[in-house]
Amino acid sequence: MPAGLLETALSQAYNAIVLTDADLGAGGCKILYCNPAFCRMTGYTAAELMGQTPRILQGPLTDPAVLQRLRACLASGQPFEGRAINYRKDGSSYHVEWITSPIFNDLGQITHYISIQQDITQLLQAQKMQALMGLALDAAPSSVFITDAQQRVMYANRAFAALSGYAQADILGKKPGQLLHSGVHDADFYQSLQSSLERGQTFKAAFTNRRKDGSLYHCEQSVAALHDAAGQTTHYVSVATDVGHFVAREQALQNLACRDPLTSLLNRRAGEEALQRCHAAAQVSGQAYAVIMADIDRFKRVNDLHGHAAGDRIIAAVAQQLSQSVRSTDAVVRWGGEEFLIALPGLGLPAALELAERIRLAVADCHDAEVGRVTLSLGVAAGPAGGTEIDTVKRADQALYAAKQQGRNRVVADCAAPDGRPGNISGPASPT
Ligand SMILES: Nc1nc2c(ncn2[C@@H]2O[C@H](COP(=O)(O)OP(=O)(O)OP(=O)(O)O)[C@@H](O)[C@H]2O)c(=O)[nH]1
Repeated sequence: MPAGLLETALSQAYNAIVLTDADLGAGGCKILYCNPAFCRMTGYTAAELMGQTPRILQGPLTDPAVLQRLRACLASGQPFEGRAINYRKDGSSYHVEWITSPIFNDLGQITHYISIQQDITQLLQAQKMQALMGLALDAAPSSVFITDAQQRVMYANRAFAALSGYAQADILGKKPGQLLHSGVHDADFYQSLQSSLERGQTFKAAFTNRRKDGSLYHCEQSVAALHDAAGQTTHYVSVATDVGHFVAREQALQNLACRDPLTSLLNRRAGEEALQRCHAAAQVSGQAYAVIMADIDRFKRVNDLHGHAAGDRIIAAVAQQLSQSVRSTDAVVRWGGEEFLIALPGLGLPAALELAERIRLAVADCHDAEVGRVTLSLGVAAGPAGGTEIDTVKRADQALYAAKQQGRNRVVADCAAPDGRPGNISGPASPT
C-alpha cells in the first residue's frame, strides 16, 4: 500500500472516525485521532479533541444504559454497536449511531479502540415523519392506497380496510384493479382512467367496487400518478370516499318514484316506461315480446265482505305471486287498483300463454285465512305486430275483457286476427 494512503483515506472518509487509547479508568479513554468528518459532526476542532475523552460529547439526554452496555462490551473485548444522543460543542444535540471495535496487540491485550460514527438525526426525523404520516393516514376518514408503477399495492390505510374488507396483509403486493373489480364499469371507463393517468391528470369518478366478501360498495374515487424527477411514473395513489349512503338514499327516492307502495311492483308511470323500452328493443332486435294483463276476479266482493284492509292484503299477495312467477328481466306493473300488467321481453305468444296459465293456477292455489281463494282473469297479446306498445296493451286488455266475459278464471289470447277480434286459445277453466 502506498505510504500515507491509509491516513488520506481516513481523513476523507464520509463516516466520523475516532481512535482512542484503551484506558477505561475514571478518566476515560483519550482521543488520539479523529478525522474531519468527526470534527464536522461534533463542532470541535481536532486540536480541541486531542487528549479529551469522548465523554465530553455526552449530556443530559445521553442514555446511561447505552453507556453502561458500551463499557461492559469494551471491557470484555467485544465490539459495541449502539445509538445515543450526543452534544456538539455549541450544546445542540444530535443522534449518533456508532460501532466501536477494540484493537489488540500481539500479546492479545487491548491497546486502543476505533469508533466509526454517523449522525442519524435526519434519518430518525424522516422515520418519525413517516410514522406520523402513517398515523395521520390511518386517522383519515378517506380510504387511501398507494401502488408502485406496476400497480401493486405498497400501502393501504385503515379506512381502506374498513371500506373494502381487505386488511393491509391481504392486499400488499396485489393489484387492486383485479381484487376490487365489480364488473359494473365498461371498457370505456377503464380507457378514460388510463388516458387521464397517461396525460398526467388525476382521474376522478364514482366507482363501484367489490368488497372481499363479494358485496359491492360505491365511492367517489380519485387516482393520481406520482412521478420522479425524470418524469417517470413511480407510484399511483388512490383516495376514495364512501358514498354508499347517498347511493342508498338515491335508490330509495327512485323506488319511491317508481314503485307502488302497497305491492312494491312498478307503478303505472314506471311500467309505461318499461313497456316502451321493451317495445323499442323488440323493434331493434326484431324479436317478439308479450304483454299479460291480469285482473282479480270479483274483487269488489272481497272488499265488501271482508273490508278494504283484507282487499289490500289480497292485492299484495297476488302481486307477490306474479313477481315470483317471472324472470328478473320481465316488468311486473300495478296497472290499476286490482289490475296488473306484465311485460315479457323476448317472449312469443305461446310461451307467454304458458306463463299466464301457470300464474292463473298459482294464484288459484293460494289461500287467505280470512278471504279464502281468489282467481285471476288474464289476457295475453304479443308485439310489436306493426303497432305501438299501446296497441299491444289494448289487445291484451281486449283479451282480458274476453276472459271476464267467458266466465273469469281463465287465460285468453289475442290472436291478432285479421278482423282485430281477440281469440280464445286457452283451455276453459272453472268459472268463479
Ligand atoms: N282494497 C282495495 N280495493 C281496491 C283497490 N283499488 C281498487 N279497489 C277496488 O277493486 C274493486 C274493483 O271492482 P270492479 O272493477 O267492479 O271489478 P270486480 O269486482 O273485480 O269484478 P270483475 O273485475 O268484473 O271480476 C273496486 O271495488 C275498487 O274499490 C285497492 O288499492 N285496495
